[in-house]
Amino acid sequence: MTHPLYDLPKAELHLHIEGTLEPEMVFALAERNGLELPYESVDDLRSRLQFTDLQSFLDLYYACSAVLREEQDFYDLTAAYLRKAHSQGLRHIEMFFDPQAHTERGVPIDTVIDGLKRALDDAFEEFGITGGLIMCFMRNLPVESAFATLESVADRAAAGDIIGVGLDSTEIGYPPEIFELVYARARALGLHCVAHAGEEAGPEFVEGSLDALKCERIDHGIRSLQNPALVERLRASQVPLTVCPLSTVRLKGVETMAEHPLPRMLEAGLLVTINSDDPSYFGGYVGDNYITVQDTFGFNDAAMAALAMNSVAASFASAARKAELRAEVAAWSAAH
Ligand code: HPA
Ligand SMILES: [Zn+2]
Repeated sequence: MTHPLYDLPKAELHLHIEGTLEPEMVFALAERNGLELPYESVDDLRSRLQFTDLQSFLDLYYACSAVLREEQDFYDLTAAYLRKAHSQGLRHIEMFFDPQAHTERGVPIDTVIDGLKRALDDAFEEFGITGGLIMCFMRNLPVESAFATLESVADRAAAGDIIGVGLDSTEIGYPPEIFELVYARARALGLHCVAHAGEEAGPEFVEGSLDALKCERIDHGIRSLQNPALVERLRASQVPLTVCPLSTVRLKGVETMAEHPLPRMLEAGLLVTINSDDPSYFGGYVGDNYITVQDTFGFNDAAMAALAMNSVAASFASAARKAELRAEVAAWSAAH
């Protein structure tokens, strides 16, 4: 029998598709593309999934992402994730991708987007999963590269193939204000704006993402708690925070799950959602994150359903789709 929380209908709003690359697929795609890997075996690669901080993870994440070359590679990666997502109750997914990690290696951006989009379209047909793509800028690359990347997808933004922009990679040393004009242009293109902030750096990165980047949602944001005025601002505005519990433990943001600030964030009245970030690296997909949270903090099923409701409220789905999803969560609640 599967865990009831795998059946809880939910949305995932913080998921890097490159972070769903399982070691087996790294090897399969390397072979298909005739690439040498610096790892002896799948087990050898798996044994390296231990991190001391964000950067130690990013080094392996970008190295493994280099096996993605062809449109079919991006399709296969995304289709495998969406099958898994379906089995863990996901009904709506807003998916990050890192175009610069691929274009820097000579992969055309349309190859990336075509593969991801085709898999999302198929998942809509097969599973009824809705969602969209959020293109992340790597904050440690020059702002000119972010601008050029954005301009290169202007037609796809207009076509609805991309629904938003985000900001990820190395946080410390790269404050949000650097990207103010890039985000202004993204807004002019009709794109939603989110950013990673307050994962490793402090609450001032969250404030900068709200003020300079006009973000509608903050990714991680756990260090907001260090600033009571910011907590009050987030509570009053209900700007959502996409929290990733297993990720934060694996990247040593906290020592143990019991020390994770999630309960304090909820007590403060913040609009918090649960997400997986990079599930193949951090030991669990979104349903596994829900289960860990319930087991660690003793939340009852009603509290878990409230977190799923938060994920619907925090999404960029249409009002009609949100109403459908809320009804699905309510039906699960009534049965549990
Ligand atoms: O959690 C993350 N933080 C920053 N950059 C990332 N790129 C993939 N995952 C992450
Ligand atoms: Zn992330």
